[in-house]
Amino acid sequence: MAEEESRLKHRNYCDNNCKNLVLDEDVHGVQDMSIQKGLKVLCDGDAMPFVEEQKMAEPVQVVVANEDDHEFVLDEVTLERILLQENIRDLNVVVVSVAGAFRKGKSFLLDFMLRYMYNQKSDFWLGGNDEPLTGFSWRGGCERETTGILAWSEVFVVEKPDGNKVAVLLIDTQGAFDSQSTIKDCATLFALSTMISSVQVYNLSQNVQEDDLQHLQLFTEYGRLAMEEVYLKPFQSLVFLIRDWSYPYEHAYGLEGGKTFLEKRLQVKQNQHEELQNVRKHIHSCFSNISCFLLPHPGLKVATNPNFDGRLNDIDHEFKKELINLVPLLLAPENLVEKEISGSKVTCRDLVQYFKAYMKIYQGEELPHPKSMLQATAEANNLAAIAGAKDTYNKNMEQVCGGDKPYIAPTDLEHRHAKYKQDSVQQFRSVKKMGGEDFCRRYQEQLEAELDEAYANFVKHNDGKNIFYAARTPATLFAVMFSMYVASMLTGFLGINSVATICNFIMGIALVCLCTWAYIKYSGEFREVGSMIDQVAELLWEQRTPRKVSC
Ligand SMILES: Nc1nc2c(ncn2[C@@H]2O[C@H](COP(=O)(O)OP(=O)(O)OP(=O)(O)O)[C@@H](O)[C@H]2O)c(=O)[nH]1
Ligand SMILES: [Mg+2]
Repeated sequence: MAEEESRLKHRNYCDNNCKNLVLDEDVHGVQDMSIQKGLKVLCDGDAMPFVEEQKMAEPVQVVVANEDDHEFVLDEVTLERILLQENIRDLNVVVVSVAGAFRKGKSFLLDFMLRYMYNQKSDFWLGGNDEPLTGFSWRGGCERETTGILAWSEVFVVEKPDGNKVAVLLIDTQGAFDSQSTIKDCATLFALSTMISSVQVYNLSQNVQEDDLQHLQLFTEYGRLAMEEVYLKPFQSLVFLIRDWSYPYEHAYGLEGGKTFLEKRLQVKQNQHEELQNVRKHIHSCFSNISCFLLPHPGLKVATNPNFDGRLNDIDHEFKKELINLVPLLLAPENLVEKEISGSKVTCRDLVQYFKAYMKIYQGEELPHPKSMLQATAEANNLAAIAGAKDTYNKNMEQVCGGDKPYIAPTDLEHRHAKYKQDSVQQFRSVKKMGGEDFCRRYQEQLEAELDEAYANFVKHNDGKNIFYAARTPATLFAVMFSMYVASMLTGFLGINSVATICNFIMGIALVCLCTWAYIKYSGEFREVGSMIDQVAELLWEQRTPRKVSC
């Protein structure tokens, strides 16, 4: 009887302490999702460990990718449901994310991380030989699988060697460079996952190529832009994970080989081209800690067998051996890296707020759009050609009607403009540019519009030099006064006094305007009033003598 009571007590203790391991199906709506079942030791109770069939968690979509308009939406409810669970929300969070090109085994790797997290205390955490690999959805084939950002719904509570408990969150991301994502999409997802993670695993295949580094530079710069305050090192740990490493005779598999390999790859040398130096300096400046792990090829069954379900029996021994070294390097209690933002540690509760804030920035319009290398280069080429062509036009026009040149007849000016505009467009077209004919035509149209705008300014400038033009306003006002005077005399003589009064009134207003205008021209004060009088006078002038050439 007493034994039974004690057993029940122990069971309650386990249920409470391991509550986060069990997700309520109704609350989380996972009935139709795959529920992983397995035998699992829930607690290491000192008296009586017990084993229970455990319904495990599942991957949940926290950032949803909208295919059509290339937008990303944060599922705040889901994020809060995961991170605001009572037992973890005030714990410091450790976020491990895996990102990189699509179809390179990211989700597959994360599933081994899950096995480690669920069986940390066992030496055989890698699993049974015939056990299919489940967790984050992975599969063979050439089409992408993961979209947006997913998190494992269960946040693991781990006690670090110093006795502090931390919450460990695993993040899977959409692979970059699939055929449906723009560079902006890839940059946004990579930047977001880097910003929220404390350890970003940059998953690469076979080698570290220069374009891998360039993309990392672009994506991290995009992340840095979105951070309010840019610290010396905005991000924490970056692990280059090189899959299918084929050169163990040069650099051995694992962390040590990775270290010597990466040192060589990221070395900044004196005689290196500035472009190569800049990429390397940028990467060093972004992360507090950079490491590299060389992972062997998992074998042909993994890579090519459509029926491969992840069981260890089908995976090469060497791969498993290195996996046993890799995963604890990222997730063993002594190696966990707590998430820090602005130098202070972040709890699960804080992370929700940061995630929301970062997401808002990427949904806004204030950030520049990352472009493909060709598009960015083509734009730069065309803009430089526009600047050169516009400069030539301005210099030519200055020769004709610059500040120290006398007034020129408007028709002559128009002819010069037509000629110089043609020369300028010709110069633009003769410069070698990338992007193709249609792309360049858009920029040529932009150039023509800018030249027309510049011409309108030259015309105004030229008109200002014409003393008759300058006298237009007083002449018009004077003419109004004179005609009103005559009209008032005539109507007064004919006895139509009401009209005569109106004419006198208008004459008075014209006189006041004339005096005001004269004062403004002399003093330079109240220029807005002056230009209003000029506009009214111009309007009246045009009523009398319609202009042939519109300036
Ligand atoms: N060559 C090779 N294949 C691997 C490795 N790890 C997993 N795979 C295989 O790669 C394929 C894709 O695995 P996933 O985990 O779905 O890849 P992913 O990077 O998550 O793909 P996306 O979600 O589409 O971005 C599967 O057939 C795996 O068996 C590896 O280290 N090397
Ligand atoms: Mg995936």
